[in-house]
Amino acid sequence: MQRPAAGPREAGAGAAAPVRVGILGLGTVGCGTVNVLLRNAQEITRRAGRRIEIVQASARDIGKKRACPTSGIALVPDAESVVRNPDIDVIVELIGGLDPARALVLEAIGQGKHVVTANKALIALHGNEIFRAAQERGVMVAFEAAVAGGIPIIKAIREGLTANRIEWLAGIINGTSNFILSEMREKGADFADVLREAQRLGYAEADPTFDVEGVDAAHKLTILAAIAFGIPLKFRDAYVEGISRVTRLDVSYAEELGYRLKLLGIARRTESGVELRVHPTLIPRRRLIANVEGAMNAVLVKGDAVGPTLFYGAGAGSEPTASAVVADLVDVVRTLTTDPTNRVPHLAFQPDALEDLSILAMEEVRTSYYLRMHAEDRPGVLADVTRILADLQISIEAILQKEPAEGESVVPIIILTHRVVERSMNAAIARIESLGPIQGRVTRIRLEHLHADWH
Ligand SMILES: NC(=O)c1ccc[n+]([C@@H]2O[C@H](COP(=O)([O-])OP(=O)(O)OC[C@H]3O[C@@H](n4cnc5c(N)ncnc54)[C@H](O)[C@@H]3O)[C@@H](O)[C@H]2O)c1
Ligand SMILES: N[C@@H](CCO)C(=O)O
Ligand code: NA
Repeated sequence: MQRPAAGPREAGAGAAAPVRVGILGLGTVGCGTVNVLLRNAQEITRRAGRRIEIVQASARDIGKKRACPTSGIALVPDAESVVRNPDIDVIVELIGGLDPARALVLEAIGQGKHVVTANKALIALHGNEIFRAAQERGVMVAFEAAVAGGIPIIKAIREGLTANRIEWLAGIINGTSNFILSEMREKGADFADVLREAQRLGYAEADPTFDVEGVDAAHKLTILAAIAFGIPLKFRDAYVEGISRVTRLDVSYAEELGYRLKLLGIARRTESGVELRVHPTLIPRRRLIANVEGAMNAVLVKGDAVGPTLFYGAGAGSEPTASAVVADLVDVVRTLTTDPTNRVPHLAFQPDALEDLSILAMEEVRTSYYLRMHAEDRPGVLADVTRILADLQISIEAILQKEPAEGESVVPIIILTHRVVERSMNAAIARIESLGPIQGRVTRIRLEHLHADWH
């Protein structure tokens, strides 16, 4: 293992010498970081033991009006020169996306600089490579801001829960989707309008399809599963389904039945493999996590010793995310002179102790279901549907038959089922859809009770 070129240099520079930081990208999170570091400079220095000074930042448009002061920060147009600046000890990557972020982070590591990033896409897709490079170079790559913004969930799982065998976790980890679902339910708002508002508030990704199609949540879930179970990052094996097809009708039927619709990321160990799945999920309304609204995030983590724990807070936005970036900076500063082998491992488990557990295909996952179908109002239809379910060993928890809408002859039928493997449910849905009196497609929403003893 090589020693970092820049890291330990400050050990000889005296305890009071500031740690010099370069920021790549001065957008929502970049400016939040500048603002928090400036406002709380004294307290942060008292905690870190060293002053943290942003000396340089890359910004594509230097003359642009920004949401933070930049006097005292040398602004340069190209990120590469910040990464190569020999006077900089730590690089904070807040550009987002894979390209050029991946190359810049690897270059920073190669230069012996520590890295702090909020980039979940980068960690989920290239984290295995990045952590390997960082380990070889003896530098840290910190990524608290990448998951659930300001909630210190990485720290909690990686350090606070380190005694536990973590059995499962389930989280609302995309603020934009949760904001959209909340506004649709509470105000009957339109999907597109709420998405625009989330973009205006700085919650959404540069490409908001990442938010609404579940990709951003899957990036974060991939990271959480890795640090919870000690497995490599396996984003490509995750099941990903977003909220873009959710209708207000299902949101309100589910409410009538005592359930709330959330976009959940679920990671769970089972005997046959690890579940890694993001999809709209109905959960009992009485659960604390069901009442997390707006851009707030929450992550339920079940450890065998501690039991269920719930972490709640702002998952997106300028200063909440900056809170995590600055916390990482302080962590980096505090351990600059620590022998790299004594630092907390990037993925919580020692790199040579990661287990390559397989991820279950969605067809193999067992869950409960909400089904909504529309049937012609004639005798025997419900009996045909329930017979199909019974033939496939799917037991029913509840059935709700609604009145046909004014002037219509089709009746909406809602069925809640007990747990069954998804393959059987796929077969049942195909058979139900082929029944003559069933109109159109069957809507399926997965349902989880999130019991503490979920094994
Ligand atoms: N906004 C949030 O609430 C939030 C929360 C958690 C994590 N994140 C993550 O933080 C990162 C930054 O997000 P953001 O919301 O601040 O985005 P943003 O679009 O507001 O800011 C990104 C900035 O990087 C600049 N940039 C782009 N390419 C560049 C390049 N090649 N060189 C230099 N600058 C470049 C852009 O001009 C922009 O100012 C992303 O990885 C995002 O996923 C954001
Ligand atoms: N776009 C993300 C930002 C925080 O990671 C969200 O909405 O949760
Ligand atoms: Na976090």
